[in-house]
Amino acid sequence: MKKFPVYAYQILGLAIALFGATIALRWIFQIEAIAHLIPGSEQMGLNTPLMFLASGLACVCLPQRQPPLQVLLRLCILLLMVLPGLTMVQHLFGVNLGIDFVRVPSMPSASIPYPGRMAPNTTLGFLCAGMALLLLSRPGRERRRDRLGMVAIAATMLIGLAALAGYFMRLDALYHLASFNQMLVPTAAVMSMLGCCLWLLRQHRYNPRQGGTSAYQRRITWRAGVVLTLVALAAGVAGFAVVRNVLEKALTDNMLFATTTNATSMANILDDRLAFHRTIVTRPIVQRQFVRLAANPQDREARDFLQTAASNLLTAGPSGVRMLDADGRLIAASGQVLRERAPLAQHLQRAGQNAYLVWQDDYLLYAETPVLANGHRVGTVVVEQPLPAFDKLLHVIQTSGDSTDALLCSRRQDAALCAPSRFNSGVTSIPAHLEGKAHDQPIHRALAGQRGVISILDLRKVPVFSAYTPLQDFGLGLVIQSDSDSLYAPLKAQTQLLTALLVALVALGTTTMGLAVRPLLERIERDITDLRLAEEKLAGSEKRLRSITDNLPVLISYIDREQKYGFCNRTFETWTGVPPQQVLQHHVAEVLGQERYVERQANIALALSGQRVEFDIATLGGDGTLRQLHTTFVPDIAADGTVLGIYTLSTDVSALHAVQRQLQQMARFDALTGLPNRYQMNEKLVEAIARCRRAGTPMALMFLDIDHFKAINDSLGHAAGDEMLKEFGRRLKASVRETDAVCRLAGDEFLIILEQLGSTAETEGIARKILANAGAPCKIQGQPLRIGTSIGIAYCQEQPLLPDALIDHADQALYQAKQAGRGTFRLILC
Ligand SMILES: Nc1nc2c(ncn2[C@@H]2O[C@H](COP(=O)(O)OP(=O)(O)OP(=O)(O)O)[C@@H](O)[C@H]2O)c(=O)[nH]1
Repeated sequence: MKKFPVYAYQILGLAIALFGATIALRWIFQIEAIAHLIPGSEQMGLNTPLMFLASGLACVCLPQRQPPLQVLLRLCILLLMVLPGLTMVQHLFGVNLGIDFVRVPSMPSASIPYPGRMAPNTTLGFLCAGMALLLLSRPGRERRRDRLGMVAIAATMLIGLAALAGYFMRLDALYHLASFNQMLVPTAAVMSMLGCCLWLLRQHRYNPRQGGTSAYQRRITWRAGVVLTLVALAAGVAGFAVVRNVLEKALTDNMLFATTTNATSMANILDDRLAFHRTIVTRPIVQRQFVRLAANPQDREARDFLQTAASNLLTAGPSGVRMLDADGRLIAASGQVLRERAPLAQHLQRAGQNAYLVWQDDYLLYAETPVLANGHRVGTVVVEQPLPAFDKLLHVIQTSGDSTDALLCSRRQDAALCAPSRFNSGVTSIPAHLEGKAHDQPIHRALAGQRGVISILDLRKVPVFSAYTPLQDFGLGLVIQSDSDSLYAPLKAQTQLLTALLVALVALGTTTMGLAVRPLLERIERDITDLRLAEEKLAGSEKRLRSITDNLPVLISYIDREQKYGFCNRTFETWTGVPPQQVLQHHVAEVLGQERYVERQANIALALSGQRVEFDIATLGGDGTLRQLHTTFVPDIAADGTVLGIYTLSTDVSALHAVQRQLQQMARFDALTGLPNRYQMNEKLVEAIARCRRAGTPMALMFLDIDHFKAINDSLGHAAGDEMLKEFGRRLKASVRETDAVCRLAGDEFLIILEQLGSTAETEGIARKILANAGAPCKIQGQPLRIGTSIGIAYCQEQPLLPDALIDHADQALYQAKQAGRGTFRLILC
């Protein structure tokens, strides 16, 4: 099976792309579960996850050469350059190009003044990543380009890490200077990962793995260190974000509860004091004095009574009392009434009383309560009294935390008018609209009758949590706020400590691991060296073996259990004409053809059953040569007895067979005349006798001897004798039928086996014909000669004799012919 190596940059790239895709899905389909899974992601727009998806995919695709992946890579790089580029233009020139994909409703907040827009440092990070990818995607390696790429990669990583670290070190406050969106914690973590991924990609692209134990140890330690540090940081940040979310919820709930409770208490105090004012004017004795004065303004007794009552009232709490008749003329006065001179008097909406909450260093309640008699207004009692309980409550609220403040405001025209507070010295007017837009301050919500908690920049431009509520129906709004940072401070301190501890542990762990890994690496290196040496040795012996087998005039191959070739030498190609690539791992039938496979099939099966097999086989080679092969199949038997395959060894024995055939020819034929010799004559005679016995037909054996042959030899030489013998043989063959056998027995003696004969007369006729043909004139070495011969015939009518007896009878007949003067024949009936 083909192996696909997996590299760290691919895993990181995929993780980044997956992160981007997940957040994009959350944004598109509003999946709450994902928002909970990745804290902080709910504030992310669509652009950032898209950029992560593009950069992750680009990292994975970059080293791949397939055209579709290269197109995808170019698209991703283009996206990484264009979208962050346009966002940067928006940041720098304060314009809106319509590329901030905002989900409605998505309100600006302290940390995200521009919903949907990537933070400036996020934008810069993606631009650097895009630049690095563009440089890495160029073919070849150029020094300047590589340096520029390294800077871009380092910048990407640093931007992510700086945002992470800055988050802990309260550097995130810097974002507020120019009202920029903050880089969110998950974005910072994944941006750091992207920097790492690009670094690994560069390593893969330009520095393929090499080096000894130290280099590996360094690489492992570094990688483990970086990965574990990132994990520790991410775990710290994620833990912080989770705890922050929980804490934020508890804090906001608590703040809202406290604000509502305090507002109720304040309203109760005001209600209680206003009721006290009403009890003054409802006393019958007081009412009677006002009626008497209405009837007679000069009624001294009534006037004195009311003056005494006004003076006495000061002992019950009020700081100033005024009593007026129906026309508003002063009847009695005691103490001081400051409303007119106070810096702030907030009107309280309460029926029947014209009341104000007056602020003069402390709070005072001013109320004008009408005195009624029989439904007619006969006068007015003005009472102004300090509100120590109210002041104390506000003081308690404002001192409940290092950064806690309480704003108590009323509406005046298009603004909220607030009494001085802990962080606002003097009376403050907060307009409801600023530069044509709604000024979303919590006090406006409270004055609009709403209740809740928001995270926002306060009037000092400090991020705060603000709880707001109306003060019943008094027309006042109460805002209690605390700085976000001071709320998070204990949590941040704990998390920082924990993260520092984690990083220290990681450093310790990676150092220990590096030391522990070294012996292992050394051992592996030793093993690899041994293995390489063994492999080299094996390769050397294989090479030697191959050159031996390739140069042997023998076909050598190996067939495995599946009858597929596992090895073949060069002779295999020479003899079969099939190149090695079409042999190795191919079935025997496929290589040799079905016909030749069938011829060998049984022997292959035998060999695969564990038997050594030897056989001769004729095979037509690829060069058209017919070869006689002597083949040996040797089974390859494993230690457990199973047959793993077959070693085949085929020798070309064509030449040997030719020699054998030649020897056979020489053994059975007479070398001089080419006629069958005595050895073959014996065979033929036995066969002829058998045939005639079966058929019951007569047969004859002629014994011929050239007359005075010795004289030819002696007079003309041995060569002339040889020539005469050859000519005599030819003449004998020409004198009988094709089926009759003519043999040379020895010297000048010849035998003719005649079958399917008729009577003795027919046989004698043949003998005469032979005598005539042999005796016809001929030229031997230019000498005109005649060949005389004598013939002895053994004739068998029915059952022929045995060969030796037959030859014996023919020899006797020859002897008689010689005795009769030669040049004739004699016949003996057997
Ligand atoms: N040139 C030649 N001579 C041969 C060969 N084999 C035998 N001879 C000679 O043939 C002669 C045979 O002679 P014989 O048959 O005994 O005598 P002949 O002279 O033929 O006398 P008759 O047979 O009685 O007529 C001998 O001299 C042999 O040496 C041979 O292969 N070539």
